[in-house]
Amino acid sequence: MMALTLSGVGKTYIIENKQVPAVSDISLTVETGRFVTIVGRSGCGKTTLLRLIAGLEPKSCGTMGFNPPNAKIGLVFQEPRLMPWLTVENNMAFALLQEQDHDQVQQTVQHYLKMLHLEDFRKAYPAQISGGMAQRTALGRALCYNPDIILMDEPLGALDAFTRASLQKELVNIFLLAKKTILFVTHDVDEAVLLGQQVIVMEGGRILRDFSVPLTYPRDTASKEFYEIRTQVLQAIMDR
Ligand SMILES: Nc1ncnc2c1ncn2[C@@H]1O[C@H](COP(=O)(O)OP(=O)(O)OP(=O)(O)O)[C@@H](O)[C@H]1O
Repeated sequence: MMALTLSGVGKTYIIENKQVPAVSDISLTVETGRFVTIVGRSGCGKTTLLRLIAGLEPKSCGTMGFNPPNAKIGLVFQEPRLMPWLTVENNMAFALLQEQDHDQVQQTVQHYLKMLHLEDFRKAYPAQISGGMAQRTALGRALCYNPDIILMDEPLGALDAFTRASLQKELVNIFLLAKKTILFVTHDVDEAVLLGQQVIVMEGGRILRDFSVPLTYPRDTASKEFYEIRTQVLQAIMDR
């Protein structure tokens, strides 16, 4: 089953009366429950593509279909964007504030606090936790919303190398447990191949290559198979 189908999608900005194409002719299908990574040089259109899918920007052309048609979309950005006046657990519950069933909300938050190893920090405020914990809270907030698709824009980009490596592992575990469709933008080729079952390489606003990564999780970055795919992805980007 397809979660997302894009056909001929493009976005052109008008800057000082000049047309600036940010993404062009994007055709893409994403299967439900798949972890897809989008990788490419800075400025190749990754963020614009995510913003179009999220509905944060109107597309200039093409068609976009979701399954279910009213798919809920969760977003995680490079910065956690937490509410400083809310605790970790209340930040996670943020999208559920309108829900009437408070016991159900508590259960959902508890479930993801546990999955994200944040139980001991549930009462802490964003200023009292590390960058890695803040980003886990942002991920928890997206998961509590129970989205059909999670869009992640360089969510680990601002973290130190150690925190980043441990969150990459955690993200794979969460993906295996939560079984969500994930689109994850990065400009780190290793990260793209470590996480993605499908790696989409973008260049100049277009999809250059679409790699399938037939490796099981957790992946071994030192293995020959990993190295071979990583090299192919890197070459696709560098050969341009
Ligand atoms: N709001 C905007 N107005 C005008 N041009 C824009 C806007 N947003 C993006 N662009 C242009 O569209 C192109 C793609 O930008 P985008 O941010 O999508 O790339 P990216 O691959 O996500 O880059 P990075 O990895 O640096 O975040 C760039 O040339 C950028 O200058």
